[in-house]
Amino acid sequence: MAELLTLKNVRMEYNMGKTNLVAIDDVTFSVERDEFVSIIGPSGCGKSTILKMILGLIEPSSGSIMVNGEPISSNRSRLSVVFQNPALFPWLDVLQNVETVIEPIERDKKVRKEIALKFIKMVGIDGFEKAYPRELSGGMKQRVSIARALATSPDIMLLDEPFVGLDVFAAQAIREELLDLWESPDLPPHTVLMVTHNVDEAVQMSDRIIVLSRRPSKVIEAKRIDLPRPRNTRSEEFYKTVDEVLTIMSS
Ligand SMILES: Nc1ncnc2c1ncn2[C@@H]1O[C@H](COP(=O)(O)OP(=O)(O)OP(=O)(O)O)[C@@H](O)[C@H]1O
Repeated sequence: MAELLTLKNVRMEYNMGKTNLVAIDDVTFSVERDEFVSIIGPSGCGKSTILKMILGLIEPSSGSIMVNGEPISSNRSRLSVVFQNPALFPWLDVLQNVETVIEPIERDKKVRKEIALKFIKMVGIDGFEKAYPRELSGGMKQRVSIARALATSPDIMLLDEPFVGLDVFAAQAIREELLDLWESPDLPPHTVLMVTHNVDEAVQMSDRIIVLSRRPSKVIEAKRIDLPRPRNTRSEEFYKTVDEVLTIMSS
């Protein structure tokens, strides 16, 4: 498989006035095309900082971030992101929330609507096109933000703790639906990078898990998860793999 996203010797120091806080010491890893990769590590180790650097919200102090072998600064339009708190426009209904993100890439209004409706259906909220965010449950809002992220057919979908704040049933349902989409060869997302605190979630979803150390963080291990899919989260092998990841995290 070809490397799609590569972080090489990335370091991030936040300027705190007279001192600098080294959030990330030296992080190197890559995500291959069609892979599902998770980043896991203790609170404050710099997981969100890594996503912010990939998104271009902050610049690394040193090191490089490449997409398709080119600096990511020339290539960010092919990324989309789902945050923990669905950042929907409260004054737009569900359909308009999804259409808005397609506007820069599709000029034809009718086609835009078709694409938006397709992804709204795909994430299971058809029938709510005219609803406003305030009329939706937390899980439904997160589905809208996933539809929005998918509608641009990104090369890489970034997920920043997307299931935190949802009840366990909604979280599990959306996890499984997202995995179904990811496993469908003709539909986005094809390549996913997810930040999570949840080891079970990382083992259920990922091809590889990048385990980070405490701040200032380094990669302790990039662990491949070879369990067959769909993964039985109650099997002995699953529990064993979760234990292995926990052991790496505490090393
Ligand atoms: N804008 C900022 N200025 C200064 N320090 C920051 C800034 N953003 C983050 N930090 C610090 O950098 C470190 C890494 O933060 P980050 O949010 O990336 O960690 P995280 O692993 O995502 O944390 P959590 O798991 O708790 O969400 C923390 O010590 C945090 O306080």
